[in-house]
Amino acid sequence: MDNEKDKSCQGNYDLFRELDPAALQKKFLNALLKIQNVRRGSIWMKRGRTYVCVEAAGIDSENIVGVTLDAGSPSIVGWVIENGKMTIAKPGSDRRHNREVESHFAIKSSQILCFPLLIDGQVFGAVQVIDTHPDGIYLNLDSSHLSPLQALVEVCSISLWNAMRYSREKKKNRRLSSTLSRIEKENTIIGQSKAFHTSMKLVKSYADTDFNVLITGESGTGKELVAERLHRDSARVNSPFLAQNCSAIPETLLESELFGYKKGAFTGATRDRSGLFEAADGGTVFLDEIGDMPMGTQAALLRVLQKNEIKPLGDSRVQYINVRIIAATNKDLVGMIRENQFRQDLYYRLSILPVHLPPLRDRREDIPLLARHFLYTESKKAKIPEKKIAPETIHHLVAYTWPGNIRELENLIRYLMVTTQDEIIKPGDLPEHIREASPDEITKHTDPMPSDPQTNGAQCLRDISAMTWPDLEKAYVRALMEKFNWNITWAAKASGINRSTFASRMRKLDIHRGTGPSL
Ligand SMILES: Nc1ncnc2c1ncn2[C@@H]1O[C@H](COP(=O)(O)OP(=O)(O)OP(=O)(O)O)[C@@H](O)[C@H]1O
Repeated sequence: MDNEKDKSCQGNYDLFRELDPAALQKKFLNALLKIQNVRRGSIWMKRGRTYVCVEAAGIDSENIVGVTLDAGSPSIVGWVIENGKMTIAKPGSDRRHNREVESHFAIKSSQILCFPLLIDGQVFGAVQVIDTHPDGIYLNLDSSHLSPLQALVEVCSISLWNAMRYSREKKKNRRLSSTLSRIEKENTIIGQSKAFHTSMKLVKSYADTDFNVLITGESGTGKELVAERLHRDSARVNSPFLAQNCSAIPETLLESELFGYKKGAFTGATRDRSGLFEAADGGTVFLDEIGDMPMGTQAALLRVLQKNEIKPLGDSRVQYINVRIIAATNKDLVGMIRENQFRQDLYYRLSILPVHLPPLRDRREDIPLLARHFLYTESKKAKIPEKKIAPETIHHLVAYTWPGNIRELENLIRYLMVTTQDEIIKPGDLPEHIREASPDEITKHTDPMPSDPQTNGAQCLRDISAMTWPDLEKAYVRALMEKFNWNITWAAKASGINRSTFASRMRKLDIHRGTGPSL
């Protein structure tokens, strides 16, 4: 007897451990059928105004899985679901029974025992066990037998509901993880400063067109990243994006890379080879460091732009190609044109849509965002726990001038991830040249106070005799806040009063970011 009990407990543990809803439904139904010594049974779920059979056992079960009953049509499961009560029914005489479904069965049902599936008092389905013996002699409807059965149905209902929820969440989690890794792979572009936003707005509008784009900006400002984004957001997205750096590469080699060559075109050309333009046909060619392109190659590139055709080295025939060109440079092409180092006609064709990416020192608000972004992505790549960055460390990063721009910041984060022992990156972990940068550095490196009287309170300081004391204070506080990118600590430090007094004056003067000067 004890042995029997152990077996039954073990069976129940197996049931409750199951997390796959389909497998759990099957085990649950089989357990009930075994206890009641019958072979036919089914589980139904409520879906809106219908009931769907999700699991069935016994002869004819293949005819019932997937059957959907309308809430308006008669059915025992429907009645149990709507009333939330267990019921016993004799199909022959019970008006609730669905004769249409039964008519497809070779062996008829004689007695049905059906329980609701409940979670927190709400019905989400029903389970029925069915006697097919003509005299209905198998189902044990004795109350001493029914009440433990009822208890089992109740706990199995909870298990089933949890398994369904777990499976839903698991699917959702998988979808989110794949979106996240796609975003990570796509090289997310980070930035919310006004300067960056203005450039990105232009980029977004350029993506819808097919004109050539010229991206200018200092080294490491994200020109290649933006070029990739332009391609990805354009109609050419399903064709290649191929990049060529035009600097520090001999003229013949660059031309053969771009346009390809025929066998025998030069010593070492042992076979035909197609170039970048041909390989990128239908897509986008990104020409980085276009300012370093030799004059001869510039002439060949002009032909591509004028006629949409390329001539591989050593070939007498031309090939028609269809590419969009995005070029980038950190050089002053206009100055180079003046000095006859860059072709003016090429410049005009390349720069139909120009965009300038601001240096990092002109978008200091983005530095904390970028630093945290790189900490996150780099630690994910390296599969190591993500370190945090102390607010004081961020202050030094924001104050530093970043001649190498975002690339320099990215490399610094990699360095800090390796060299910092602690979980939190503190100012002492920074290399000396960055640690030396303090909020005062900003004053040295940022423009003097802007002179537009409509947009900056600093102008008001020029004519202080015409101002009231509160106006003057307001203009002063606003000017400081703008100068220090709305960092209260630094603004307070520069004003020579403590932070909380400064913050309280700001509140009193009703100064907020985004609101215009009140003068
Ligand atoms: N806004 C941004 N958000 C996140 N990462 C960025 C951003 N801008 C640049 N980066 C990262 O900074 C690094 C340098 O960017 P990128 O190579 O695009 O700069 P670049 O201007 O083309 O540099 P160069 O002129 O030296 O070729 C890359 O690793 C890039 O992923």
